[in-house]
Amino acid sequence: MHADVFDPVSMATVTTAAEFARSSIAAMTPALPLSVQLLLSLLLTKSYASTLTQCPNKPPGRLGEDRLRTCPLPGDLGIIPEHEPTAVSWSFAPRCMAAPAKPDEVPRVDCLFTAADFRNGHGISVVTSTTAASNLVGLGVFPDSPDPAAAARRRAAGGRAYEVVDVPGKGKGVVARRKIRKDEIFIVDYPAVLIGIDFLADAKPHHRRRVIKQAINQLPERTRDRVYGLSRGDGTYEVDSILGANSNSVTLADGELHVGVFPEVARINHSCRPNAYYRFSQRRLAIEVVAYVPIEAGDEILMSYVPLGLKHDERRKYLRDNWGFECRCSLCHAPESEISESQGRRRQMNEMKQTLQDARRDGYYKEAITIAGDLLQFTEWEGMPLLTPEYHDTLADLYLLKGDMANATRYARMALNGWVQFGSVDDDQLENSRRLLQGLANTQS
Ligand SMILES: C[S@@+](CC[C@H](N)C(=O)[O-])C[C@H]1O[C@@H](n2cnc3c(N)ncnc32)[C@H](O)[C@@H]1O
Repeated sequence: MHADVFDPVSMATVTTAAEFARSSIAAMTPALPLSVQLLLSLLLTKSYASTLTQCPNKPPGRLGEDRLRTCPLPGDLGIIPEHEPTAVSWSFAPRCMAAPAKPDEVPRVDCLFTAADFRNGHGISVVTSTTAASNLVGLGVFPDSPDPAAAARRRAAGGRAYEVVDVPGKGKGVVARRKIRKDEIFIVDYPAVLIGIDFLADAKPHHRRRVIKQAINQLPERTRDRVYGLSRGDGTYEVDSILGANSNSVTLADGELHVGVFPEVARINHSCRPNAYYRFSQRRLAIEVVAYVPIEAGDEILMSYVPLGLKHDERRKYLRDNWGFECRCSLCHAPESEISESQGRRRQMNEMKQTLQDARRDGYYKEAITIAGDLLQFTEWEGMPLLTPEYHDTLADLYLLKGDMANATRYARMALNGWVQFGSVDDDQLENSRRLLQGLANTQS
């Protein structure tokens, strides 16, 4: 379902998974299934062995683009010794296959890894390249690192915040059991399956389905049942219809796009006027759902599956085309006058964005600043706080061009705070804001 798209943040990501399910079905190229024995014999060849040192245990943080396409199997079949704190013991022998490669390239090798004890028995199956798996192991995402304060925080907040219930016209949904404070993180969920986009794009459909089914079947019983119990989207094939309706795409620390099924988050329905958003922690491999308005007991928790800023008709078409459902959210069913008011505002926003770009290009910075300020106001009216860091960035850029360093710094700082709040800690916007602030500090020192 969702993707960490959200431009940088998260909601637009919502889209990719449904799209991926469709596009991956259409765009599969032949995969070369490979037995573990054959894979291991490949790994032991001299030319491959010479690359070993560059693969696993990447340092924390952003990983370079220069990484190799293949790595030895991480974990107990690989080179990470058992005593390493990051070591992981897979519950089943990894099932591996090589993707098609150009003649002079080492093929990427994708494997299915299952760790049944992940997060205190939640379990996880990952289908990804040995490189990505090695990075995950190296980052230490598998061992449990329970947050000792979490239970106390939950108790102080009034106990479990939500429950899954039947929602008329939408199947199941998530409803608040108590008041949830603005900015409260009230759901933390982990992927049951996590699948590399490259595997989805390269594997033959029947092979892809078989591997994903095995990935689900290897999960601990409770998690497996929850995955099979999720709602189904279009599609003849069970795993396609589960993934198509319930996955979030997330970018791992090495920049690789993956699709994950987070069984709890997958129960959250869409609204064009959401009251919650999510962010993905690459280090903890967790989705955190955050309230961005106060939510009352009994309110449904809703996130947006569509890219932000689309107009009424576009949103409905988007959900129909990519998700296969007619949206029943409050904004889509609001009185005609409210819809056209909102539509008018969004149309005006698009026109203002164009005018802003033109003004910036032609050097009318003062005018561009006024328009960016108005756009900020619109994001508030339309309940789209996720867009605010973007306009803070724009304002920082415009003030910089105008030579007003104090205001440039002020807005760059606000943008950075926004990216930290709404985005995942490693996304590009965050880095850009950080660099801009650093650059501004350097010019002023
Ligand atoms: C990720 S699931 C959400 C949970 C789902 N309702 C369930 O029963 O598990 C996505 C599916 O929920 C339904 N859904 C979500 N938001 C909706 C909305 N605004 N209007 C109608 N159906 C919606 C659609 O069937 C969609 O394919």
